[in-house]
Amino acid sequence: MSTGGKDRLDAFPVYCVPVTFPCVIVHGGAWNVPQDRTQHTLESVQTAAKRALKLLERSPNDGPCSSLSIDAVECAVRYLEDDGMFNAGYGSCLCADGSVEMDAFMMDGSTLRTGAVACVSRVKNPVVLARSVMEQTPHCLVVGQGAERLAQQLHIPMVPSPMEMISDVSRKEWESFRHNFEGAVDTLFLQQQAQHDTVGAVAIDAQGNIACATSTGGITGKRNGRVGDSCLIGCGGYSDSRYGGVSTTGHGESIMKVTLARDIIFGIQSGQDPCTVMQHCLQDMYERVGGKGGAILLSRQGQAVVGFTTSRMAWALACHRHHDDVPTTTTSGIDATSSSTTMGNDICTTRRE
Ligand SMILES: NC(=O)C[C@H](N)C(=O)O
Repeated sequence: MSTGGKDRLDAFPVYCVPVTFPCVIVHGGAWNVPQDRTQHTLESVQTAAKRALKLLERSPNDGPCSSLSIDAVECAVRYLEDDGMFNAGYGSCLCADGSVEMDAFMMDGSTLRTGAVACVSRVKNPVVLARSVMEQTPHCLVVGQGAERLAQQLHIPMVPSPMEMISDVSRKEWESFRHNFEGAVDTLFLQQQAQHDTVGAVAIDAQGNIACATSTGGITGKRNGRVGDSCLIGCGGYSDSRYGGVSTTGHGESIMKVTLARDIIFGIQSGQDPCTVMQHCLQDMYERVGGKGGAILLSRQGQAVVGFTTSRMAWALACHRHHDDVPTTTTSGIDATSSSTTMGNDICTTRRE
């Protein structure tokens, strides 16, 4: 993949869906999902979104947490980390030497508290540790051995050996790309071969608190110690309850260069239409630095937006509708043509002319 800018990006999908709160949106990574993986990928993000919505529907007094949206994004991401078919938690991509190094991020948009971890190998659910960094330390990002020591101190579940986080799928990908990080990037984002991808979620509770979370194993063949965008504030995610929340996925080095998540929230903050913001930010990342990827956004104004410049990105949205007989609606999709909705004609697909 070129690290320089590209002149032109072909048409790409941006979905905009009006939402009511509480509401949660989940993604399973922007990449070229092969046909035989689409169903599983889609079903898993749908289940993650529905489970997370259940938490959002609790009364705020049911738990010790000030924001149900934090519980919801943790629930969705943890579910996908355990799935094994995503590049997060169990089944994460492998580094050049065949080891696992996972990154995760969480942000509470009402307080701007942030927690993140990078290069952890034995933490069963990195997103749980990211939340603990946010809630139980004065820090924003803790990495490597220090992060694993923190997990031990806080009794966060860890596996006895990093080998237990490695799936057959990730091992196969490593065999193809262990000496070829650039090849892995091209294959993941441009061509269609069996790989798997990053996960993320954004939630708004009934009070308007917005949280986001992202988790990844990075990209196969990465150098040991390489930290991607997913755990970096403003890159892999950003939440500000006044404007919205974002989780991103794609070529990490490109996302970092344009601080994609913050760029999207900044567009909303400047009063631009969320759909247009998504389109411009993804387009800009490609034209400036040649990076492909995708993002999910929930805006405080009540819009869910999904955009991706890869051929596919699985996403699912679950909302509580107070005012009709059916309390929960879900909307989901995986490519430019297929999307299902129970919300009527409220999906629009916009494309670059
Ligand atoms: N596929 C991904 O989203 C990978 C992740 N953004 C990284 O570069 O670490």
